[in-house]
Amino acid sequence: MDILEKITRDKRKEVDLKKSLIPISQLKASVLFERETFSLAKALRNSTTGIIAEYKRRSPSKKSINQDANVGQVAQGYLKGGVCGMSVLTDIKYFGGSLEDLLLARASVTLPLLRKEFIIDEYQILEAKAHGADVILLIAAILTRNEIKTLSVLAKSLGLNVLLEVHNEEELHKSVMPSLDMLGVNNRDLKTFEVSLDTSKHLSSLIPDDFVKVSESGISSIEAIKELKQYGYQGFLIGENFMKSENPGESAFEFIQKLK
Ligand SMILES: O=C(O)c1ccccc1NCC(=O)[C@H](O)[C@H](O)COP(=O)(O)O
Repeated sequence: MDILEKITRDKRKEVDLKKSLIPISQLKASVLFERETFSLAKALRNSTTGIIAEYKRRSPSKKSINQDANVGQVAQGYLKGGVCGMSVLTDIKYFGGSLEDLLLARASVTLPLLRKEFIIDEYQILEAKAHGADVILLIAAILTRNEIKTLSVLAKSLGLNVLLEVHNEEELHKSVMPSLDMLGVNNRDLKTFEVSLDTSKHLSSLIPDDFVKVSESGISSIEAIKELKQYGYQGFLIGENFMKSENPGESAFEFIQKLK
């Protein structure tokens, strides 16, 4: 069983448990459920730098990145640093994240916030809205075309942007549909953890122009971004490169200054 299969198996159990503990009516009663969302797609279209900075304590590929960083301080640092949006991992078991992190980030900044999660059920989209997210991630490798459609249509009906993530041509072909805002190419093979920016380069011409193109994972240099821009990418999701420093916000600031 590869890591994605393991994560998805555990996620099904986690979601079933949560459904039994917190009813949908409680999620819908959250004050955040009615808030007007910020559009990450719009922010990326209007930006010349396009950085989406991630809050990531640890991951299956890097056991420990930054366990103690304060999510509110990191969010404020990212905002001051000039990012377009922030990604917050909410998976507990594999990434050490939580919905509490998303809430704390929401309370700290007005940036578009992406709930970075392994979404397999509509319940998680209602949870995302109730905890202040503006964007959800859907991963093509763990969803059927029908599931992508149902989940993205629900997200759009709640005012959320949808970032659909692919890693190869097959996933891309099955996923393209009008209820998506952004198409993300993950440079990390989530089965082997190998990272190659060639994945983004290879898939770029196959992504229809209607979607904002986002390149995700393994990005750590200005040169890489300049090159990816030539392939039409407008968004760049960066986690470890910022989070490994003592002050992720400062690291994002310095990076973005060099990009300008
Ligand atoms: O990062 C991992 O090890 C990982 C493993 C299995 C599933 C997902 C994983 N990461 C999620 C991400 O997509 C990244 O956190 C994100 O793109 C940022 O990547 P990076 O800049 O390389 O930290």
